[in-house]
Amino acid sequence: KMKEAAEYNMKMHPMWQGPLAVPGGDRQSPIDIVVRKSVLDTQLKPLVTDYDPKTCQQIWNNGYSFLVEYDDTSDKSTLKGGPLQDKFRLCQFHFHWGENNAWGSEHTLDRRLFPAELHLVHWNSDKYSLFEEAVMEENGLAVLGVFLKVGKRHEGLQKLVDALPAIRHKDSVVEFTRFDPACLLPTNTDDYWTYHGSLTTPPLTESVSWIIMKQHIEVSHDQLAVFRSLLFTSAEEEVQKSMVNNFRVQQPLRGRTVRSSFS
Ligand SMILES: Cc1ccn(O)c(=O)c1
Ligand SMILES: [Zn+2]
Repeated sequence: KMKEAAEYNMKMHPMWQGPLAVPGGDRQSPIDIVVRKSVLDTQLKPLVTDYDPKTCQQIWNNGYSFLVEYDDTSDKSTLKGGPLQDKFRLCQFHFHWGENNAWGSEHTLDRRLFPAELHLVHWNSDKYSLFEEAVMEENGLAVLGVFLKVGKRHEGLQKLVDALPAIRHKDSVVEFTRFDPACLLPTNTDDYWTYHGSLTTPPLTESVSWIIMKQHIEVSHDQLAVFRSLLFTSAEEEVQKSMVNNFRVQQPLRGRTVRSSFS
């Protein structure tokens, strides 16, 4: 079923038809994390997030997911520590999800699928001055990934869920302020896996230090159902398509090592 959904996506949605793998790309994302093959790295530090809710600006439907965008013109919302040598600025977060609760995440743990996955996207502000610049560089981006499971309602997420009906169609945008993305992180952020990979949407550049949390967060069935009420299509198009299964097919590991911060 999930394979059919992914194949249907390839056929129907131009973006997902994007190059399966970047020609010569040997560090593409997402991947399956084989937990017993991950290597403990005792040099890995705890993650340090310092997010200022006042930098939250807007939420918009870009036709692939919905993005909550932050003012990244100064170092107000940052990520450092973990596997990172530099300081990274938060620019946006978004999710990937399925048409049902059986699948939807981009990464998997020993092939285990989650119904959705949160990505908090940061760029290296010690080395670059714009996201657009950093996205082309090997050490340019750091994406924090958090798995979602269906369970109790996530109170912090509700403010975001309530804004979604206003951005149902592709290219719609509404003001969205004073949202602290830290409320979406699991209580334990010390346990994670990390590997070098790529964006999972075009331009698929291999510029990402991925940091995947071991602990998931819980959202309610109804909250996830509102994600699925979004549309890939703009208001003008006659045929409306539900925004679901907006995940990329998994990519070969190509000899990469996934490191863990815990044993
Ligand atoms: C920059 C970027 C774009 C798309 N996705 O899925 C990501 O996770 C990060
Ligand atoms: Zn993503």
